[in-house]
Amino acid sequence: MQVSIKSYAKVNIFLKIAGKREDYHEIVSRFVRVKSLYDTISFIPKNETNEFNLIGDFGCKLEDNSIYKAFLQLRKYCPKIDAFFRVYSIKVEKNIPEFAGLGGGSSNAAAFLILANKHFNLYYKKDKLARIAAKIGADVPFFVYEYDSANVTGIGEVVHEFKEEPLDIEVVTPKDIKCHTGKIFTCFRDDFYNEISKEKSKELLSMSSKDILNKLTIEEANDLYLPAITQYPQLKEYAKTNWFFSGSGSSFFKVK
Ligand SMILES: C[C@](O)(CO)[C@H](O)COP(=O)(O)OP(=O)(O)OC[C@H]1O[C@@H](n2ccc(N)nc2=O)[C@H](O)[C@@H]1O
Ligand SMILES: Nc1ncnc2c1ncn2[C@@H]1O[C@H](COP(=O)(O)OP(=O)(O)OP(=O)(O)O)[C@@H](O)[C@H]1O
Repeated sequence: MQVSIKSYAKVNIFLKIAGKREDYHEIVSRFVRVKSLYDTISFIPKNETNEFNLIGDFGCKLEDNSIYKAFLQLRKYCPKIDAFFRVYSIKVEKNIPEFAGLGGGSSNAAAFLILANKHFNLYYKKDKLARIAAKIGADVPFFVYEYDSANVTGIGEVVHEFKEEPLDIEVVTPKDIKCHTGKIFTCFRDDFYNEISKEKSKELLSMSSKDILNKLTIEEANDLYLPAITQYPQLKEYAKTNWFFSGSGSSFFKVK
C-alpha cells in the first residue's frame, strides 16, 4: 500500500493576464514541474492526538494549511477518512520554500488528494479530483493531473497537457523576500493592468517552453514581474540575464 508521495514545485514559463473574475484574475500560463525540487508527504501510523495531526515545518496555522483544506474537502465525499486520520498522522518533509511562486502549498494539497485517492481505493478520475482541487486553490488542479508540462487557463481550473521534451530547471529563491501573491495582483490591477490578446495567447500556448524563453524577456514572459519588483525592489538584485520569474515570485529560474 502506497503511503508516501513526492509533491513537486512548479514554475510558470510564462504568465499573462487575460481578464478579471470577481477578486481574481484569469491567467494564460505554461506550468512546468520542477523534478529536482519536491516535498514528501507520508501517512504514518502514529497519532497520539486523536485529531487530525499534521507534522511539518509550516509557516501557517493548521486551519490555513492547504493539506488540511484538502482533507476537509475530501471528507465531504468520503467521511471514513476522518477516523483514519485520528489514528494516522500526515508527515511532510518540506523543501519547497513558501511565498516563492513555486506553488508549494498547492502542490501539497494535490499530492494529499492523489495519495488519499490511492490509499482509500476511491478510484476518483483526475477530472473529479481536479474539481475538488479547484475548491482548495487556483493552482491545485494543475498538480492533480501530474503533467510535467501543461497549459493552464481560467483561474487555474482549465489544464491541458503540453507534450514537450523534459526540461531541467534551475531555481533560485531569495531567502529574505517573501512575496505576497494578493499584494502583487493588487499592484498589477492598479498600476499595470493589461490583457493579453486572444491571438497572442494562442501563439504562446502552442510554442515549446524553450522557444518561449528564447523569444521573450523576463518582463514579457511574466505580467507579475514589474508589480513584484515595484512591491519588493530588493528582487532586482537577483535579476540576471537569461533568468525568468515564476508566478508572483520571489523565485527566478532558468532552463539548464
Ligand atoms: C500567480 C500564480 O502563482 C500562478 O501560478 C497563482 O495563480 C497564484 O495562486 P495562489 O498562490 O494559490 O493564490 P491564492 O492563494 O489562491 O490567491 C491569493 C490572492 O491572489 C489574488 N489572485 C490569485 C490568483 C489569481 N488567478 N488571481 C488573483 O487575483 C487574489 O487576490 C487572491 O486573494
Ligand atoms: N502545505 C503548505 N505548504 C506551504 N505553505 C502553505 C501550505 N499550506 C498553506 N500554506 C501557506 O500558503 C501561503 C503561500 O505559500 P505557498 O508556498 O503555497 O505559495 P507561493 O510560494 O506563493 O506559491 P504560488 O504563488 O506559486 O502559489 C503561505 O501563507 C503559506 O504559509
